[in-house]
Amino acid sequence: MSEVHVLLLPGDGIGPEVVAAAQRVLELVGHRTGYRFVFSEDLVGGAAIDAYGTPLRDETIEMALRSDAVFLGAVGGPKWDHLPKATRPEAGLLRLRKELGLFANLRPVRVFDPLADATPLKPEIVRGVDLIVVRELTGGLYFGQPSELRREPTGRWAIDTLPYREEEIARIVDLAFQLARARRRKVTSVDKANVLNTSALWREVASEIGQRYPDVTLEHALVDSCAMRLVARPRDFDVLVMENLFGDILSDEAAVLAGSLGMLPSASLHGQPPQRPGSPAVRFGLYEPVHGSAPDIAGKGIANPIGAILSAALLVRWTLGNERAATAIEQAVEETLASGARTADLARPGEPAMGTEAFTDRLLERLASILSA
Ligand SMILES: NC(=O)c1ccc[n+]([C@@H]2O[C@H](COP(=O)([O-])OP(=O)(O)OC[C@H]3O[C@@H](n4cnc5c(N)ncnc54)[C@H](O)[C@@H]3O)[C@@H](O)[C@H]2O)c1
Ligand SMILES: CC(C)[C@H](C(=O)O)[C@@H](O)C(=O)O
Ligand SMILES: [Mg+2]
Repeated sequence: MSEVHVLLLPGDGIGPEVVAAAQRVLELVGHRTGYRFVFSEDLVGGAAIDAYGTPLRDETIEMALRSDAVFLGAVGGPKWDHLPKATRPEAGLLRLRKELGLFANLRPVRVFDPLADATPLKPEIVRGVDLIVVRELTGGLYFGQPSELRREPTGRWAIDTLPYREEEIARIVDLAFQLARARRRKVTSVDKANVLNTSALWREVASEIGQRYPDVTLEHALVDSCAMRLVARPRDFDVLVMENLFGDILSDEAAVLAGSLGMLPSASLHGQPPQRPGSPAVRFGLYEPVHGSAPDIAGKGIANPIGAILSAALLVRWTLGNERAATAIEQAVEETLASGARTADLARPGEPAMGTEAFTDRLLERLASILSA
């Protein structure tokens, strides 16, 4: 039986609650499809600061490199908000993504039919939405130097820098085109080319890459009006590709379409195959829900586990290359929602809501029957 090594990094707040749900899903998939998931676990973010004085230990990076995939919950919370930027929980996550070279962050946004009326938008606007935000993850404003906050007698002063080299743009845009080929063959490249030099370069490079994909339509969109179109006419979009910060913001906006921030999964990938000999994995990846540690609901057992569970589906799709099992997980989510099960973030006022564990139990029953069909 092939072993799949997964490093779990539950992190802070609701992170451990939703990672536990995703782990149960992976275990069931393993039993039914012949993989043996071997889980290791470590602290990251605020939990690692409390235990070790750092949000990410070198040992954790080494553990990640020995694994086929990393599954992360969320990091951060008010307890650590006073810390300087470089030592905060979030800095640990950024370093992990950077050191693992995970430049491609895929954030699929799918509106499950039973939730078409769970959003503040009109059901006819969101029904059928199936898009993917491709976010550049290891460059741009998040990592550009100089980046500094100075408190001087003459006044406070801060700077962040937004750099992109053409290769960094080319590889992420190329990946967006490859994805589009397997989908509805449309790429929207999002930028602010009317103001930013990096965006002018982004647009130039995206057009050049686009010439290699004559079968895919390329559209350039300015980020401000694109943000508006995303909630006004979301079905216009198939694959959207953009720089790091734009992708962070637009993906949370797109969560409104799906009914809750708790719905969205993500996969962070790079170009290399995994290194572990004998592994069934086809590609290393870091998987995490898009949402954060949700301090307002942490510890209550009410977090929506779907973003994490759909991230487990992405692990099965991208790291194991098992499309059938990945689709089975997604179908189990759809059928569980169709049965009327709702966590508190999705329930209408006055409607009963299920806790994280009860919802996951219901979903595992569906998944077991789908996998044995
Ligand atoms: N990948 C990550 O680790 C990650 C991502 C985003 C934010 N954060 C961190 O999380 C902390 C809180 O940030 P925030 O409040 O801006 O964003 P958040 O995503 O944690 O929460 C925003 C809102 O969405 C709700 N929500 C999020 N996930 C949910 C779920 N699974 N089920 C139900 N409701 C859910 C929360 O209750 C909250 O009302 C900050 O420290 C931030 O830096 C971490
Ligand atoms: C926690 C934070 C550093 C992170 C980001 O900005 O990338 C988060 O918002 C995300 O979307 O994964
Ligand atoms: Mg974010």
